[in-house]
Amino acid sequence: MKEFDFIRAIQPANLRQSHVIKGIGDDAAIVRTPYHDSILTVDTMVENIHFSRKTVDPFHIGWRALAANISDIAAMGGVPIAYLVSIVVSDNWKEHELIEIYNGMDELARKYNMDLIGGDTVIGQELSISITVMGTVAANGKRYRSHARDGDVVFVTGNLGGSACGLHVLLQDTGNSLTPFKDAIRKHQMPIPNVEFVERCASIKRMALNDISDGIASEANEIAKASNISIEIEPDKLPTHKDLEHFPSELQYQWKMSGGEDFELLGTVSLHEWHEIKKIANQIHVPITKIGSVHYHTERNGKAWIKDNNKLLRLEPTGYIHKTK
Ligand SMILES: Nc1ncnc2c1ncn2[C@@H]1O[C@H](COP(=O)(O)OP(=O)(O)OP(=O)(O)O)[C@@H](O)[C@H]1O
Ligand SMILES: Cc1ncc(C[n+]2csc(CCOP(=O)(O)O)c2C)c(N)n1
Ligand SMILES: [Mg+2]
Ligand SMILES: [Mg+2]
Ligand SMILES: [Mg+2]
Repeated sequence: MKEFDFIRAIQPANLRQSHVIKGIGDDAAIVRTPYHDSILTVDTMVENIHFSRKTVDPFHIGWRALAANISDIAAMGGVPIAYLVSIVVSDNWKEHELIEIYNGMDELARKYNMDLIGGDTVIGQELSISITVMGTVAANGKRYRSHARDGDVVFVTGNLGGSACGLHVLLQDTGNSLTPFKDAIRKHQMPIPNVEFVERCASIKRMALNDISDGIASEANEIAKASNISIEIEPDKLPTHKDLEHFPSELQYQWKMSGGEDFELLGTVSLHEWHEIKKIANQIHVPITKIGSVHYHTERNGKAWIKDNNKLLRLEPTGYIHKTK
């Protein structure tokens, strides 16, 4: 594979967004977004950390990497417009496999009318794919981690633990049928970010949001810290992915709390607006569950807690943490 032939092979024939003034083919892309604020985010996925040949096909590598970034746009209250892809690839990847990575991205991008507007290609060691997504957000539609307030309902979209369960069965070499876990595997390989839900919530005045990449134990602590409030979670209320029923309850709990990569949204909203967002979620068939509440309590602020009968236990921000030695 030669760099320039590859770029030609992945270059879209036409642009989907009128905002994109200049796409692939010059030193950089140009995007015009009058009237709206832009959102910019980047996340990187690396072979054998975020995916392996055993857990995903090339198509899924592209899908997941773009989904993780679109999920961050949704978690800010925005809609995605365009993306740039920086890829480091070793010379044992075949060109058709690399094209499949781009096909995976394009299939998801098509759902949101997003354009691929540029990137970079380097031949190196392990496959690493870094995607920058640009989106827009309405002035009163921003959903910060710091927007949680005393008395809010804590909610989560969809269900939890599916991605970690899918990853677990894909990594096992038992030779057993994977059919009972096909939904969890799909959740791992092709997560769907919650853009539509966020768009439909445009009329909601205030909402704190965080997307679930590391696991709710981690994301709940991030909201608590940013808003200087206490988040109390009732573990029995956590919505469970159905394929988890095949596993012991301790493992289910661990996957729901700190499995991560479900790319659902964890949020908080006033009780009054909770009734509104429940209606919105129902209209678009997005499951939504109240899992706890927000409190202002000087000793507990900045942290998340587990409500166990009437005791409060610290919910440590467990989850996947990248570390050097
Ligand atoms: N290497 C870096 N340089 C500059 N800013 C960074 C870097 N890494 C993270 N950040 C910033 O830190 C903040 C938190 O990033 P983080 O990656 O934890 O969030 P996230 O993308 O929601 O989570 P995840 O990476 O698990 O999907 C973001 O504002 C991000 O842009
Ligand atoms: C092969 C393989 N092994 C392990 C995992 C699990 N994993 C890797 S990174 C991460 C958290 C999010 O990362 P980040 O914080 O970088 O967004 C998780 C849960 C995987 N997906 N594939
Ligand atoms: Mg990140
Ligand atoms: Mg995030
Ligand atoms: Mg992210």
